[in-house]
Amino acid sequence: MPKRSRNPSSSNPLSDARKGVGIAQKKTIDLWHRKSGAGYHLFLEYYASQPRGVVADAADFEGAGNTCTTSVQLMSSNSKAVPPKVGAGMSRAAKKRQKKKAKTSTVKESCAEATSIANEFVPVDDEISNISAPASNKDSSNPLIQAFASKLNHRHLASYVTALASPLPLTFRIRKNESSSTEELKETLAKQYTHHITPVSYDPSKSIYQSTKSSGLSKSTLGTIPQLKELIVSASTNGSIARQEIGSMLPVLALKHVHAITPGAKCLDLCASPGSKTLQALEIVAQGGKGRIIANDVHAGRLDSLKDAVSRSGLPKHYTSRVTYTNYDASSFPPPKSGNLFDAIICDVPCSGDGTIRKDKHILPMWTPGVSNELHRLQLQVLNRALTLVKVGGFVCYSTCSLNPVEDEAVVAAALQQVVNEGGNSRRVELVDWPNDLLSGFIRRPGVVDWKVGFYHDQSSDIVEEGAGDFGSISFYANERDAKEAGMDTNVTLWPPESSKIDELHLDRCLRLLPQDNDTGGFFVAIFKRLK
Ligand SMILES: C[S@@+](CC[C@H](N)C(=O)[O-])C[C@H]1O[C@@H](n2cnc3c(N)ncnc32)[C@H](O)[C@@H]1O
Repeated sequence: MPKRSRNPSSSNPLSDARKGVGIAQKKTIDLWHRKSGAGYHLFLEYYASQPRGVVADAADFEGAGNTCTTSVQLMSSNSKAVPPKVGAGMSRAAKKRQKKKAKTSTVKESCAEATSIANEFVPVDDEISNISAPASNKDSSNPLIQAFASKLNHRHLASYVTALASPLPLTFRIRKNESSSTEELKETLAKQYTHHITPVSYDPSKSIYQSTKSSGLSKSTLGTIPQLKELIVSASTNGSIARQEIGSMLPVLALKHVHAITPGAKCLDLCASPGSKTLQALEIVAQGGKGRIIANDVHAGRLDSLKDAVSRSGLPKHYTSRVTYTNYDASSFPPPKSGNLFDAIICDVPCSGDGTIRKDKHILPMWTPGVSNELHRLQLQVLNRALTLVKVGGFVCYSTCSLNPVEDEAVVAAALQQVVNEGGNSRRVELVDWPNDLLSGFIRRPGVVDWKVGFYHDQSSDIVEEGAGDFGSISFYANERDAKEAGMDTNVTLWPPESSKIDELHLDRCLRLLPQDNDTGGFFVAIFKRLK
């Protein structure tokens, strides 16, 4: 197995490492990552190191504290990274020595103490225990559960991991449009399938449906009830329902609630394919035969799928004709020729997708924090562009299907600060609270003001040689200077805002949708209003 050189200036060591090597070696690295299960371990290590509020709340930390002993390691005194467990390029003997040293410097704490200091310390994951998978999750063959079972000091992630390891319930929304008769469908569902699928309790319009916990019905098991499957497929084809995840519905619901998406409005969907939000917004703006949606995507092929989705939606022609398709890089989307800016902009940026892992099995095996660190730049550019294209008094909804703060609050905070720092006072924007009377009873978490920024030390070639259970490690750096000094390719906006800025940013107005709260995927939403 030939060794490949590591590029220390890489922000995504895994992908950058692939750039510098031949095809055969790329394949080997990919294969190693997929087969080794490294992604699962790195994902757990990364999220377990995050402060409360990111994916686990105070009760989760306390719950873990009551039942276990954990080990934590203090970050080095100059706030640099926790040293990687095994150094790349070291001899085996040196690696063993380093491991031993790391163990002796590990501070053992009772979980109660560890709970109170968990936000200040970074767990070290080389203490393997015999802890078992969460009792409520029966699928012990799930690789995430298997990885979690080996992590004594990650117990505060138990409810998060349990939710992620179970299939995503089936969800859809009943469409409102002039031509489809949905009352009959609602009646059939209520009469024949109420044990399988019901309207969610927090939606007063009773148009959002989710399969019941007791049925365990998901996309992959729908075929076990052939008549229900047929009903759902035909309702999707004739435009009566839209298969969409609950998290994905939030941006348009919010923009509608603040009266930015209304019949006749002019909307821009900057990153639109495959089109769930375009279609959801279209159902509102096209009412009355007016209104327009510009549906944009940088990938021509994906734009074609979006066109297909719109034409297959079952929506009437006088709705679908209200969509205009464009093919720009959203970060340089041109201003409208008319000079009239947009009433509402949906900014559902490309993301690492780690909120979608309940349905997408391809994300976790390849997971590294570098993917989020790298996407952050583009996400910020796209959001900044959206904030210049919305009219004064209009709204932008920024969203991702990732719970990584680097892709969420870090982008939001940077955009807010850049607008303030622009000089000339040309624009003013603020974050808007999620409206209290929208989906009341739906559990939502506030945005966080603190998080850790991690970088992956890829050691796959060493690991392939050793052939056993070590997956490289994540180093956390307290600030950009330290990360730069350590050779990371980085960017100052990845880090949490200075404490003096926290009050003015109102990051708590963002919405984090944790999978364990409403049995959904993970999702993040921030609503901006342009004031000037
Ligand atoms: C999260 S998906 C959007 C999902 C979509 N909003 C929906 O609800 O169905 C992100 C989309 O952004 C597109 N994209 C990636 N980079 C882009 C860029 N620079 N400009 C515009 N679109 C981009 C991708 O092709 C992808 O279709």
